[in-house]
Amino acid sequence: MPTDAPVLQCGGHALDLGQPRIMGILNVTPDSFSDGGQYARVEDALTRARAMVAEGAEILDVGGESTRPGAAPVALEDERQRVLPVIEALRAELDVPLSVDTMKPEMMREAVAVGAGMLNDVNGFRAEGALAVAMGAARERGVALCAMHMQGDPQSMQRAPHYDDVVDEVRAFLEQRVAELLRGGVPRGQILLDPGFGFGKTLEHNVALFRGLPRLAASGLPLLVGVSRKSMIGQLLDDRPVAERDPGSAVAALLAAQAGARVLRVHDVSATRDALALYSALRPDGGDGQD
Ligand SMILES: Nc1nc2ncc(COP(=O)(O)OP(=O)(O)O)nc2c(=O)[nH]1
Repeated sequence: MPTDAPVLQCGGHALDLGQPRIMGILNVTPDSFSDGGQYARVEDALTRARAMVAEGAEILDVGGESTRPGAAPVALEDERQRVLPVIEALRAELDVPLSVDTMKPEMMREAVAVGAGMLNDVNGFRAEGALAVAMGAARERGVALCAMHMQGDPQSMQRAPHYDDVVDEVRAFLEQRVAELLRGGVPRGQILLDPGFGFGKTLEHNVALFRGLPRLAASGLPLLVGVSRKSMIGQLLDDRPVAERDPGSAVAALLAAQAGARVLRVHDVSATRDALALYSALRPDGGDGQD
């Protein structure tokens, strides 16, 4: 690993970001856009988690509230009941960092208390109290924070997304969140940024943002990219249905890694792992010294 390779501190785990890492998606919701209802029981979630780790997932992202366009908000108690038992069960058995995908400060606090090592907030810690809880968890427990850009909220974000320059505006938002986190005493080695594909973006915005990833990566902070099974993949593949988007998602994950993304948030861990392994073995520069 190059000496200057970034390491992401995720609670008690240190994730070497010298190579792109795979984040396995574990949606414990009834209504996630591609896998809703499949892991509602803790045992099913545990089985899926074991499988993703065996396939190469190096961090798991547990989400109890769908953030697909138009999704209805989930009550705190429902999200608690979906997520906390799963994090406790995973923590007891698997030695990988656990991320919780939530916008609620109460969920952040309680998930960290039962072992989450990363807070993944699609709302960029903008909810009342979220920033304070996240910064406290980062300072006191070494929890990693992923701040994502979303224009609006899941209920409204896809109605009429508009940007003068989507890359500039997303970059400016992420830089502002970083500045806020650093002012709050969060170490740089615990911050991930995410442009938020599909969160208040048209296909044109998503494509421009994807092509702009090198500019976003130039901030020096590690990028997390999540395009797996999303509508942009379907739209670019002749309206491919959700169930048939995993091959395209693996290609997109590889392209994101080549553009500088360091964490790839995916459903199909195995296909993504294969794509990254072949890239590492066959890349034109041979990856000399890249480790
Ligand atoms: N950091 C980050 N978190 C995310 N959480 C959810 C989704 C939406 O995808 P999914 O979880 O598969 O669906 P749903 O929100 O319907 O559960 N996308 C992202 C993303 O792109 N980045």
